[in-house]
Amino acid sequence: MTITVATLGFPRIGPRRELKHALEAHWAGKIGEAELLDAASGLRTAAWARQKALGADWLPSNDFSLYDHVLDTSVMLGAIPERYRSADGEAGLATYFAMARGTTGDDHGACSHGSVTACEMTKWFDTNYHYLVPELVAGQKLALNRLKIVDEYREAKAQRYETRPVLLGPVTWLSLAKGRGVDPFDYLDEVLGLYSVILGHLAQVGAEWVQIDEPVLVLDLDDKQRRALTRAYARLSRSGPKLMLTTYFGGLGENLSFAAALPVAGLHVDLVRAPEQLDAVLKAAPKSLLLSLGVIDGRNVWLADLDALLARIEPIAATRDLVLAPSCSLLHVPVDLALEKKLDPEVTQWLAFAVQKIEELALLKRALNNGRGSVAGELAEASQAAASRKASPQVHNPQVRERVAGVTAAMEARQSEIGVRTAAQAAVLGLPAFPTTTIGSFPQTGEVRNARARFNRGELDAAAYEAFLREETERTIAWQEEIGLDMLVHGEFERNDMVQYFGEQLSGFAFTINGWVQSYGSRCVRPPILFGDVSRPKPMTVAWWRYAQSLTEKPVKGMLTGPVTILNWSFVRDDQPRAESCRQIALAIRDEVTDLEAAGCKAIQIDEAALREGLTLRRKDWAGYLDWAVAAFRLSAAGVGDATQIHTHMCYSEFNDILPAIGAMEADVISIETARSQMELLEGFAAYRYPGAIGPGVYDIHAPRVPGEAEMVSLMRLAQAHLRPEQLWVNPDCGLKTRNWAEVKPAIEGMVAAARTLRAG
Ligand SMILES: CN1c2c(nc(N)[nH]c2=O)NC[C@@H]1CNc1ccc(C(=O)N[C@@H](CCC(=O)N[C@@H](CCC(=O)N[C@@H](CCC(=O)O)C(=O)O)C(=O)O)C(=O)O)cc1
Ligand SMILES: N[C@@H](CCS)C(=O)O
Ligand SMILES: [Zn+2]
Repeated sequence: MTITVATLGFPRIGPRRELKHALEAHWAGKIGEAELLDAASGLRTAAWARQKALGADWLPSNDFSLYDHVLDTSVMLGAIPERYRSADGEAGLATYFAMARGTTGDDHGACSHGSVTACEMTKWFDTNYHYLVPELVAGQKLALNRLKIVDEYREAKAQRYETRPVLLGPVTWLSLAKGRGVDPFDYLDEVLGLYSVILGHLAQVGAEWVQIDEPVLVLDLDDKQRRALTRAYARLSRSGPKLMLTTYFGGLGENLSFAAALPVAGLHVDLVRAPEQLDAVLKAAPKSLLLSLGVIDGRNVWLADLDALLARIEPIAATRDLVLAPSCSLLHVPVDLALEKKLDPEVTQWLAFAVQKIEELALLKRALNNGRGSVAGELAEASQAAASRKASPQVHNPQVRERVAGVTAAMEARQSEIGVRTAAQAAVLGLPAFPTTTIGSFPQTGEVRNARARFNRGELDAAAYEAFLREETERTIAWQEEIGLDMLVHGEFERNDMVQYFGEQLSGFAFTINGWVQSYGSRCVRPPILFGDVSRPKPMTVAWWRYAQSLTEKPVKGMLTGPVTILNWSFVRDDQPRAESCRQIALAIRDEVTDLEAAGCKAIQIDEAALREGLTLRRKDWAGYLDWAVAAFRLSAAGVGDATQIHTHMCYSEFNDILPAIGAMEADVISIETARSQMELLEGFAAYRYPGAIGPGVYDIHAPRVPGEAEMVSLMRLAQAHLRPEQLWVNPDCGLKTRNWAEVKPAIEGMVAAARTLRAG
């Protein structure tokens, strides 16, 4: 039987974020289109060469994107909203970036001065990658644009790489689309017509197979989606290349027999998230269907258990051809572990990034084709690494275990109910009606980043770096006081990222130097690696809070990232349940919370930006997740007295489904994203009779646009229609780190003026 190795997609940003640097240079006007496209083409070539050299038989093409693959698909289909049509007269690069970022943005988002807003951006399934939401309006004219997928297939072929182009499936694309006055699925036949043409073109230029991604198949599907899938694949299977129907991020569940019966030539299944589906898949999939087994984790960084995998695959490989692959695209893991020179060698031996994952697949293939004996040395090395991880004292800390075992229900509960707490806090804080605050970060300017980079390179000593950060903090506190904000923040200048900063200070986490993963466009994150039991060796934020508070009489919020968000935005342990890891992090954050309180901090914000996105993809699993996630937040927060005000912040707005869980967090104040949705979200909070205070964001920080005072007043008046005035705070809808001071200053000044107007009645 034939065993082959596939990758479903390789990281696009390059080993050293070459794409980010090229994109940002282009947006800054430092390099032209040609130079940007050259850089992109260099990255593609390097990725093909690398994957081939590592032993991949099926190389992907069109997995590369200058910004986002969902946007690429929208542009390919001509789903370009009218407001972008004039950006370059045709659907070229200027139009593409206008859709991604707005026309004058230095980030993603909308633009001022009569220019266009960017497309909406949201999370790709349960990842920290963001895609641009396709938009469809009534009367939309769809038509094929430049066929990037064909161009990139040919580009590879010209370099003698035979590739399997990656195409986002039509039903997933339509499911992600937002219809304005129209149901996106009304466009199904039109979209299928265009997909048929694309597949025809691919066949013409020689593509034998196409990888067609339909991750919606792992979700709860409705009848419309099922009908659409049936219709789509009946039609597309006649269009030319063989189709590898690719599913990931979960098991097919009740969609399995349906998916296996679609008239496609191959089916890829995720056996990392859903290993239990293998037997059912084998039963459902006729031998004529080429099975692609996603056996190596594309969402995490641990070495695979190769012996166990071989034991599972060997009997199958004796009976049918198989493709071995990562569970999903490698987009979600860093490029190359070999670039990490500063990681603890003990931890390093347990890890695999994209490059190492392809090596693992190649090794599995060799073992299956030539017998385990042919790779005995490598297998022994891998199992030795796994054994070292299991036994390592770095991983297992009995004190942490003991402490977690001792957690009681009382530790997860605030002392008194919200009414009592609110009164106690009012007495201590003495805030006016409609108190104003911000979410935590102020602009991470080039100067701030540069100072940190110089400090990290040893060009700036610790004292000079600290002095620089103190100056930034001092200036920011003085400005906040001057403009009359009521509750101040220190600005988070000392933080590289709201998760990484904590990962770097907690035991049980390792962090990388080059382990970048794309979050959106040119923006990347380095998720910390949670490898062991978590504890907090010493306070992490108290000194910065203390310094900031020493500069002002106004209350300064303590600023922390919550346990669920730290968990969801890290690479986490696969040797214990996520809930267990989360509880350990919660205890570490609880220590920080109580230390802040002991230092005199009267209001502490525990950000849970990722609580909503951490929801499991299937509804049936929501309650289980929310139970432990909310309990972890409560454990982190509830160590304080009634008079200490606990804030939380969530910047993604689809909360209506989970309001009881948000209520159960028992935060005193929650700040949320609402600016773009005209406060609609508050209807849900009102209907649920949310008892705490709410800061509905009045300034959409995702856009460089500066909102006027009147606009913010009218948003707050809309909020007043839903909530009691004494429940309302006035704040932006997220941190200001990606903005610049020229936007932030007038926007926040306007916000303070808006609060004054509201107080005047
Ligand atoms: C709120 N969001 C976050 C998410 N996930 C996180 N982990 N963090 C978040 O804040 N998810 C959802 C949203 C939106 N997502 C993002 C993701 C990323 C950014 C962002 O701004 N990323 C920065 C990198 C941040 C960082 O780690 N900075 C470091 C390193 C800076 C750097 O690149 N230095 C250069 C040298 C610079 C110089 O010499 O001048 C280098 O090392 O080469 C730091 O500040 O120290 C990005 O630029 O991509 C925002 C929202
Ligand atoms: N405190 C963080 C939250 C972002 S979600 C910030 O202000 O950047
Ligand atoms: Zn936020």
